[in-house]
Amino acid sequence: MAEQKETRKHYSFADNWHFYWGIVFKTKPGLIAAIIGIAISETLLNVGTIVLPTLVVQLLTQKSSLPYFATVIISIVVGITVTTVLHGLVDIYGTDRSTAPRMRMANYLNSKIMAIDYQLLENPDTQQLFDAATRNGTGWTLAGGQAFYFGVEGLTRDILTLLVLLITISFFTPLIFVLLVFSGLISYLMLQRYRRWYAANHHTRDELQRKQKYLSQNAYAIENGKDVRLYQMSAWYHQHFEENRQQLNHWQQKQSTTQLVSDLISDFATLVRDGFAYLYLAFQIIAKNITATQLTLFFTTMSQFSQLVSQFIEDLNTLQKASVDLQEVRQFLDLPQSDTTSQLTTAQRNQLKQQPMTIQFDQVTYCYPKATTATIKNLSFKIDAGQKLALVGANGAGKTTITQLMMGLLKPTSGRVLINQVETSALTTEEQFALFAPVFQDSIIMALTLAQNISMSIEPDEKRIWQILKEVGLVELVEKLPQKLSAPMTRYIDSDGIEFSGGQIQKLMLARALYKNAPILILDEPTAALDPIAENEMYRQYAAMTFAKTSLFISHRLSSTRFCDNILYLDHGELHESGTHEELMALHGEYAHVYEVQSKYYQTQDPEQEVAK
Ligand SMILES: Nc1ncnc2c1ncn2[C@@H]1O[C@H](COP(=O)(O)OP(=O)(O)OP(=O)(O)O)[C@@H](O)[C@H]1O
Repeated sequence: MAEQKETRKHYSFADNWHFYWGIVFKTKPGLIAAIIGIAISETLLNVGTIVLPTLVVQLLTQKSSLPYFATVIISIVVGITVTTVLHGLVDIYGTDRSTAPRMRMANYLNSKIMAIDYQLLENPDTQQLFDAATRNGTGWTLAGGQAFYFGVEGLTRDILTLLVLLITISFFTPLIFVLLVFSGLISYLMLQRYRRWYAANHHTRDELQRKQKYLSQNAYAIENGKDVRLYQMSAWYHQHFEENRQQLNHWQQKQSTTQLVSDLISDFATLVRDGFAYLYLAFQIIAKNITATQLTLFFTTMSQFSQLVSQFIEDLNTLQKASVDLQEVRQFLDLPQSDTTSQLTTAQRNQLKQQPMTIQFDQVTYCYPKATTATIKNLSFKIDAGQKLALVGANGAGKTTITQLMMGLLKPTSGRVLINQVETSALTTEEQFALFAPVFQDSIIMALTLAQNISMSIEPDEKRIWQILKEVGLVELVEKLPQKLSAPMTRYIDSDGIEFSGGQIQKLMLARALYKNAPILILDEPTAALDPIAENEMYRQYAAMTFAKTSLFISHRLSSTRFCDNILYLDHGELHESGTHEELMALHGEYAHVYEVQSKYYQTQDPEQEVAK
């Protein structure tokens, strides 16, 4: 997975073109008509601004009658007005609808991030790519997913108008035509020069912007508010923010310089072109080869042409940048997603129906992406059907990692995990997840109703929920809530949402796990935030909760795991001791030592005395 960056596919402009229009056809095919409508109406308007002054001069020099003069001019003005209104309407239609493909891409990205394996999600490279794809590809109006439309729309108009202008100018002298094409080519090459620089360097800016976003989001995040203030971290934030800002400024200066050099060269080519054009004009006037009407036509056409060349380059720039931005969207969409095709045979399927279940780790090793050493090392153990297993060990021993390997959130780097003797590699992640009801230390409360937070479904079974609330000791609290089970939770969406304390959240998470009623229960420090009475109550009920279920229990308080059928004592991802509480105590090893230290600590009930010893 560390090689993820190198293996990302490069998408050419043609690939991205195909991808974008594929989405347009699925979402708003009317955008194509909008582009054609805008191109035609704007070309007509551009031509109108050339024709109108030329015609006025011609009619005046021909000394046309006033009614004729008025009729022609009014007809043209009406024509321009009608075209302007039509153009405005098509433009509004196009700009409004052009959001749809971008939104569709944003949906693709969101669906994808939920469909990829947890292991891939955890990889920092994935997080960075998602960040870049959402910011540059779909995050705002000028992100690639929408800018692609603006670029194509602008270029279609530019090309159509430029063709009309080039034909008009070439009537004067084909040499000017050649010069115009030449200066256009120089401008294009200069744009390419800038684009190459941007493609090679925009990742640096993305990383700086990502850091800046992290810093600013952290500065105002409510959950950080206490620490930031109490630990006086504002100076740290300021310093990092300032350093990052300077680096961003430096990047932007480099970008401006690169763009400036390209612009200067391009402007010089334009100067040569215009100089020649006006010199040609001067000679023609001196030689009296040109009429007043032709002079006006030449002037207006040339000035329109200059403006349009700049516009053309700008639109080309928009389109190419949009393609670079779409690259990240596509690379993110390319990430492999969880396998949804089950490899299970009928026999294995039947095996998995047997309950209670057995779990076996067979020489499992796991190394986190980018980590230099393995977190779990060649670990083998078995949980028998209906057994309650405890995982104990110091912080960082690998307990949570083991539960994640068991549930299929992480895949072993080597070795096998077997459930009812079926290798988990044969199961889809969904099949594997369905077997477990976990209670994590850091589970999340969603901005849903209380009942939905327990059932994790849109239509909860309220009768069952009340029963479970009684089991976990939350029934009194919920009965007092005005909206009871329908109470909205968190204040992210509903400002009247209810907030639970740490201990209440833990009980709620237990209720969630019990509602799922999966064959294997995993409790990762489920009592850490409970008061002693609630903790005692929970242990009393624990036997009932885990009845006829295989269960895994993680706790730092060894006295709370005594009731388990088997205890694994881990250190640095390796199994050091295993057995029942009595067996481990008789061993007088690491477990017994930690247990004795802990029991002395709890018995004296005077931590200060213990620490002073
Ligand atoms: N996402 C991750 N990426 C890289 N390393 C990780 C990741 N998660 C955990 N680790 C590392 O793996 C080791 C084991 O972590 P784990 O959370 O499994 O330990 P634990 O025994 O559950 O600890 P605790 O008792 O503190 O909860 C730690 O050294 C930790 O630094």
